[in-house]
Amino acid sequence: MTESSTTLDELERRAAARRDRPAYGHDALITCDRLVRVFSADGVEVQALQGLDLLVREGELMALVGASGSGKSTLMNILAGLDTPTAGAARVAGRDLLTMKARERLRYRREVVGFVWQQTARNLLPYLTAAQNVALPPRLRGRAGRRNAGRVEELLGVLGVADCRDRRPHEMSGGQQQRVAIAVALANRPAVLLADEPTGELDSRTAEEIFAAFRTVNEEFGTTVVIVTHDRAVAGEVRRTVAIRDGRTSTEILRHTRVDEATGEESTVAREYAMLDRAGRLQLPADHVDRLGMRDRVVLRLEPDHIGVWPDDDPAAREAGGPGEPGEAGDPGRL
Ligand SMILES: Nc1ncnc2c1ncn2[C@@H]1O[C@H](COP(=O)(O)OP(=O)(O)OP(=O)(O)O)[C@@H](O)[C@H]1O
Repeated sequence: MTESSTTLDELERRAAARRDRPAYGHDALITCDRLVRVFSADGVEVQALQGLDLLVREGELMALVGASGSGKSTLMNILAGLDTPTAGAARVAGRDLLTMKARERLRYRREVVGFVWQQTARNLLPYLTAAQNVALPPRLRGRAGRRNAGRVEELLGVLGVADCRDRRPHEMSGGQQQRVAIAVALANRPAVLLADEPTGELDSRTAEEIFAAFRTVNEEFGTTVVIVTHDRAVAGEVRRTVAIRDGRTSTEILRHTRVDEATGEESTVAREYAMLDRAGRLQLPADHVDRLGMRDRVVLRLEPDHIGVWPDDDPAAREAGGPGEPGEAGDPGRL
């Protein structure tokens, strides 16, 4: 009797603690929770996103990387409000991307997010000048006038393309076009700026300049910036790089600046993390798995401050004080 009531009390306490815990991503600007996108083409189903989790906080400048076909563009199209997920949850600046109606979706695309695409030609209207391109989004929103004109000049100035104000896209270089495209994307003061391979058509020096422009925008206006890139140099410049693999976030690299106390010299320190989803699933980096020849199943052992992972039946690991007997600390149910 006493034992069962204790158990009930304990269960009630745990349930209450779970209820009081803040919801996943409650303080994030972008929350993707087990996001799924399935495409059907010619009777074949492609799972482009397979339960992707991602949190982005306000004011971040971060990069998304991943092999071709890993799902980066699918994710960006969803965040841009151009596509809807099949399942899961996605919220940006308080908007629910699954339940938005057509009219809300249009407002979302005009006011909450700005985007810059890889193809320079897709970002700008060819028959308008740079200034007219930047002035267009506020006009479509019903905001014209002197304040708007001031914003156009400010944006072109901050992005270093004030001298292009009266030129049409074909009269500008690829780098200038992308900088004007960033100005267009920011014209309505969006909370989030999304860029899908924005430096893909540019040489590496120009790519660096474009990346510097994103950094300026992030610092000057506090805009949250998410950049999909293949460019290692760009990915190495941001504090946070999230890798997508097979439609899920797999690893994350965080960088911080360390100052040497003796010399005062600054250096960047990078640390790689694997993502642990809310069900406790962990995706091991492919190169780690390959190097140790791991497949099908692995042996786990819980230590006071870490969890050891060994290839199945690795005798060397056992000799070195590796995994214990199944059901001991190696029981996954206890992890
Ligand atoms: N409209 C679509 N219809 C059918 N399949 C699609 C569609 N869009 C994407 N896919 C498939 O979904 C998967 C993810 O594609 P996605 O374009 O998101 O990858 P990616 O990481 O952006 O690749 P890349 O770096 O080459 O642009 C791929 O297998 C792709 O073929």
